[in-house]
Amino acid sequence: MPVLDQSPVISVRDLNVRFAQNTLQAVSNVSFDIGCERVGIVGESGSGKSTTGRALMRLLPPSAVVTAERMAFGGEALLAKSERQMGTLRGKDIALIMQDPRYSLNPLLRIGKQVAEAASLHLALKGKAAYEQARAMLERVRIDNPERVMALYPHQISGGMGQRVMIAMMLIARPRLVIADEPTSALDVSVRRDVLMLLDELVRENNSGLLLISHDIRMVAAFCERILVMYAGRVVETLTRLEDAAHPYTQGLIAALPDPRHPVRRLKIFDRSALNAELAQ
Ligand SMILES: Nc1ncnc2c1ncn2[C@@H]1O[C@H](COP(=O)(O)OP(=O)(O)OP(=O)(O)O)[C@@H](O)[C@H]1O
Repeated sequence: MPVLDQSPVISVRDLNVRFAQNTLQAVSNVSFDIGCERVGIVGESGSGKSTTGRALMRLLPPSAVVTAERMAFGGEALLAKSERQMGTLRGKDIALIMQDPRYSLNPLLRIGKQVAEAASLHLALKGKAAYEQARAMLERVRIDNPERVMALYPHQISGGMGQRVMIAMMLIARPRLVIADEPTSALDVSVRRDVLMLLDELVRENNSGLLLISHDIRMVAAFCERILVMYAGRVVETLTRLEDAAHPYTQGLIAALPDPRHPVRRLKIFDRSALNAELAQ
């Protein structure tokens, strides 16, 4: 029987990020491992979710001081890598899908050229082979008539299709880790679930790890095996099911989201002073 590789794709211990201009630390002692599984980070705006994701890709501005006892990708220390080495890892081994495809796609290049460029860059394919790989990948993300879409510019396609194109570009090299930072929050509600299901399907097919960053704890719970709940830069709770949420902040996040099954007129506001007092201890 083949021995499955159980080692984590990424292993993080005591990640700390401080921006020089801020008094409060953006990320404090965050630790987690991600294997071939889906892990979510949830929390309110400013809790440190995106900073954590960008720290993994070493994409933070120079004003950010990043330290970690360990931040290893496939066993290799990310903080010890040169910018050139990181440039090779980004896109090929670790992919980042961001919120709005309108800002991630190059407005001046046709869709086909952009996806084919990803194939050339990461798979060393040229000319017709790169174009054919791009066409196949667009078909894989269920874009009808990919040849027609390849001839279009980003402004000529919908947000949902734009995000499918981004997923095609980002997953063409079968990266081992995909970081998706609010990948559907700029999209129409009607297409959000389809886009997430597609991302989930491709990540499983490739045996990649997924770090899904979102403020929507219910959406994350529907797709992820584990959820890290962040508040003020710290992971306050790690969950496998929403039902197990014990921390008042997590319960507040759940209560603060409208639940289509039980519409309520007023959403709860949680007691921030009690939480801050608890964290200060
Ligand atoms: N480039 C930056 N320069 C200075 N401070 C920053 C920078 N990026 C983030 N921060 C600060 O770091 C903290 C965490 O921000 P971060 O963007 O990681 O939160 P978030 O949970 O992803 O929020 P959101 O859901 O709004 O994206 C915040 O206090 C924020 O102001």
